[in-house]
Amino acid sequence: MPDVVVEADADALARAVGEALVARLAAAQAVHGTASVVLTGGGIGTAVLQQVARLAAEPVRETVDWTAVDVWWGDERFVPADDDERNERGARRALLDVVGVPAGRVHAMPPSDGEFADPEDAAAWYAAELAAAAPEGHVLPRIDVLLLGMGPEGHVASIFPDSPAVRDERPVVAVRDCPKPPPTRVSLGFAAINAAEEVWLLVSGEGKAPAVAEALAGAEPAQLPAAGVRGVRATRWLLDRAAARELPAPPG
Ligand SMILES: O=C1O[C@H](COP(=O)(O)O)[C@@H](O)[C@H](O)[C@H]1O
Repeated sequence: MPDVVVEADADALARAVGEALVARLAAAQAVHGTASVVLTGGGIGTAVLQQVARLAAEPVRETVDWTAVDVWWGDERFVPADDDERNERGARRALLDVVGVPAGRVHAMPPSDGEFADPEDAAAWYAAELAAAAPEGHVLPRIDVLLLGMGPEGHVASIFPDSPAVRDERPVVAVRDCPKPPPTRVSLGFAAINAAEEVWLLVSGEGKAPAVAEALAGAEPAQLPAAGVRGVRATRWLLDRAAARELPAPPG
């Protein structure tokens, strides 16, 4: 069963998730020496990273050694490297450049003006990068927390309803003709998302309330991809009150 946490509004949600993420990464480092996180783009995903950067600037109780955090992405827009549509750009500004994650630990998905002319080759390269970081005999590294935003129609990463990505079993997929611009993207597939230790879905705003309610009621993942994600140890739906408004009231 997924956990569902509801905060008052988007600001409170970003603060709470920022604090929880710092605690979770610090705990992973205490056990493994390193931590790994998969980032999401989008409004609430970026707001969370700003909160983490704020915490990093404070003399906090729990601290993360940012030189020992591997950063991956759940999806990326296949556009030029300097395009503000890239999720990587937002994450670098909000957190990565602020806390100084070493370049070798920032595993960005390729841009369209780099080594690869098409998103299929970019996706294959990213799958190989993940495999290179994986323990012997595995194709994916340990991911402590995988963050996902969700679109109002239930897309997660760049897995959109009724698109080829919903049935693609590869860990990383190319996405073309995406209904939300930009149309060409690279995304983790369900196989990689659902191999993470913990998956946290960050959802804010009443426009997403129907999809939240349907996903938690057990919608068909091909039609509502958010319904198809789950972490190995935990799946957490982290919502603001507006996004939670169509959930059934808790018993009692
Ligand atoms: O296109 C995307 O959208 C989702 C959700 O974005 P939001 O602004 O509605 O929160 C995001 O999670 C994903 O990474 C991104 O590429």
